[in-house]
Amino acid sequence: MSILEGINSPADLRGLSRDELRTLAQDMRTRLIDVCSRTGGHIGAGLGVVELTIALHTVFETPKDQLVWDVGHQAYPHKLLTGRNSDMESLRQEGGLSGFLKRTESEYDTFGAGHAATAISAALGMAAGRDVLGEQFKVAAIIGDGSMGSGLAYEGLNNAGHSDRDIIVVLNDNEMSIAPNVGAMHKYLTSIQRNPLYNRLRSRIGDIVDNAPAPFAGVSTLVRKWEESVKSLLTPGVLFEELGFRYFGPIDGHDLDALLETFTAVRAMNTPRLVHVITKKGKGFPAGDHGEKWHALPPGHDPATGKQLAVSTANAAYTTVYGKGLAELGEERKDLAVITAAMPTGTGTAPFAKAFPDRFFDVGIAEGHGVTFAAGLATRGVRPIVTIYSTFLQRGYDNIIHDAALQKLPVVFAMDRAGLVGEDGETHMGLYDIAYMLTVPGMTVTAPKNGTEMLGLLRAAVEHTDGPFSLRYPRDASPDIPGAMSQIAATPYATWEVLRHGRDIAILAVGTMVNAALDAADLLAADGMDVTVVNCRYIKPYDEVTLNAILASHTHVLTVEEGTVVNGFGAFISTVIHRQAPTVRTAVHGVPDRIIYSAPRKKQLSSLGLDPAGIADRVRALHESEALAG
Ligand SMILES: Cc1ncc(C[n+]2csc(CCOP(=O)(O)OP(=O)(O)O)c2C)c(N)n1
Ligand SMILES: CC(=O)[C@@H](O)[C@H](O)COP(=O)(O)O
Ligand SMILES: [Mg+2]
Repeated sequence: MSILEGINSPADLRGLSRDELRTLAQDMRTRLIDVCSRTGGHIGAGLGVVELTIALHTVFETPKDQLVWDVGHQAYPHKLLTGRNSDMESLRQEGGLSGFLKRTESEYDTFGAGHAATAISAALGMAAGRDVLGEQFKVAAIIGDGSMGSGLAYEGLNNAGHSDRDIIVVLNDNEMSIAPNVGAMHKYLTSIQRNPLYNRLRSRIGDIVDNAPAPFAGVSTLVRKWEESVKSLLTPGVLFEELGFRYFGPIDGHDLDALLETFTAVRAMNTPRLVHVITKKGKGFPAGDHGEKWHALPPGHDPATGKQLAVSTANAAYTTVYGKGLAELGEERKDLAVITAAMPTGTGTAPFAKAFPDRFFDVGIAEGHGVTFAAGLATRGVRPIVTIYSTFLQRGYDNIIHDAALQKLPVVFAMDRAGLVGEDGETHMGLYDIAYMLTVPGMTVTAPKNGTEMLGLLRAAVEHTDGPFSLRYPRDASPDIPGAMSQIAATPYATWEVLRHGRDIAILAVGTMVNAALDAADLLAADGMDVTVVNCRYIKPYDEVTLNAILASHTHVLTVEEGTVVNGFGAFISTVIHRQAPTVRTAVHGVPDRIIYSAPRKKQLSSLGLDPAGIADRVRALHESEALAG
């Protein structure tokens, strides 16, 4: 039996020798590499924090002490040590372990996560809660260097440092976000790593002060003052110190002895403190420790190469089509700029970045800032295209309204991963953007039926000068193979497209649901129902002429969208229909108002009835309800 197999909870760690802990680290890496080769997932971040996780769970009295992991993508080692080793094959599978953190999954998951930079705020809330109730335990937030570039992290640090509470922040610095990290904070942290002089000096001073014999104890205040001034001269960690944290580090995050000793000392203190740990993302991955490539891997990959074993026959992903079209558009128009928030590869914007580095801005994990920055660019006549996943753009919502829309600035929002995202689960669902964009005054809201139309809408977006314009597309392959951007015309503004002319019943479909609705119409034709299908690519403003024609010639309308039904396209357009044609019966089909968990995207679509069979069923139900009522 391996040491890992003998660990049922962190309590089992606390009786192990240092050598046994080191062997455990090897066991954990072997297990993670093996299991993730089948399940896929965020392997790189976890491999980098194996020793850190062992040290934290050994020193801290978990689960009473609260460890708050940021994002949660690095928490696979934490899952291995907290009673979930035998369930790891179910990682990211339907009904299985989450790829992130969930309070319902384990008492050791103290705070749900998935989005970056929440840990410090949550940990401070827990520390304050503890103090309000007069309880005794320790709270430690573990946050990466990429997430530390986020504004939310500073709000938490600012509040925590001022509070003087017993709280620990562990900064896991691997010099990587998903891509290599960016920004001034990154430079600052790197400079700390490269300045060991201060750290040696400071620990010497600390030793002298702490061990001063009784008659000299009075000098300690003086020495501490001197320590402060030396520190401010020498320590790059002074930023954290000035924010009210005692800074410890940098510490080699793969040196178990150093970690255990530091955390033991730090745990015993009771004011805000920050431990800066240096780790290597992807450490021990057989194909080499390439941080970015191994950030996340698909299920069924070969650990020797990191490559997916099954060869995909699908068309190019929307992301790839978008990225290629964007770079081509950048060639045509020198006034375009692209903004992304730490995800140049994920958003497909890397080709644009390579071709036009001066017009590409990776702002780090700072979506709100990215939106306002883009609005600033727009005031100067630059046409900004903010390319961010639907779920992460939620972070920039106030900025969309306050900084772009109210000033009628022509900022383009390209929202990737709109709709159901599959295995990342509930934290990453892009289900809310239609609803949130519809409420923004002056916002053009669109969704294409395929890759070619996405590029047509992108062209329309950059040609639109009257306010912001949004475009959503899914985590999926494009149904078609688009040609060059130069051959693709702008999709005419505020127009719909009637793709199939039927009688009585019309399906008003949005984005990914257009092709599904056409297939549903084929199924219904077999039942003798002749259904109209409309591609409602402009959600707002909608095509009044086409809508009026549909209302004049149909008795039933079903709306279909891959987004929440609450305040989405269906809710919006059925209000118009009720006003204009009260006798037309309408039904709204989309994602119900509940949390949607991890499963393959295809399965999510079918289980929600957002596939041809499900849409056909909804049409039949709408028709039958009329028959019953009649
Ligand atoms: C608000 C938000 N934006 C973007 C992401 C996507 N994302 C997940 S992990 C990650 C990088 C995080 O870097 P870091 O905190 O340094 O952790 P590491 O992966 O290096 O361990 C990003 C950008 C996210 N989860 N949340
Ligand atoms: C942890 C995180 O938030 C990202 O890594 C996210 O999982 C990426 O999603 P995609 O795999 O859809 O790019
Ligand atoms: Mg990092």
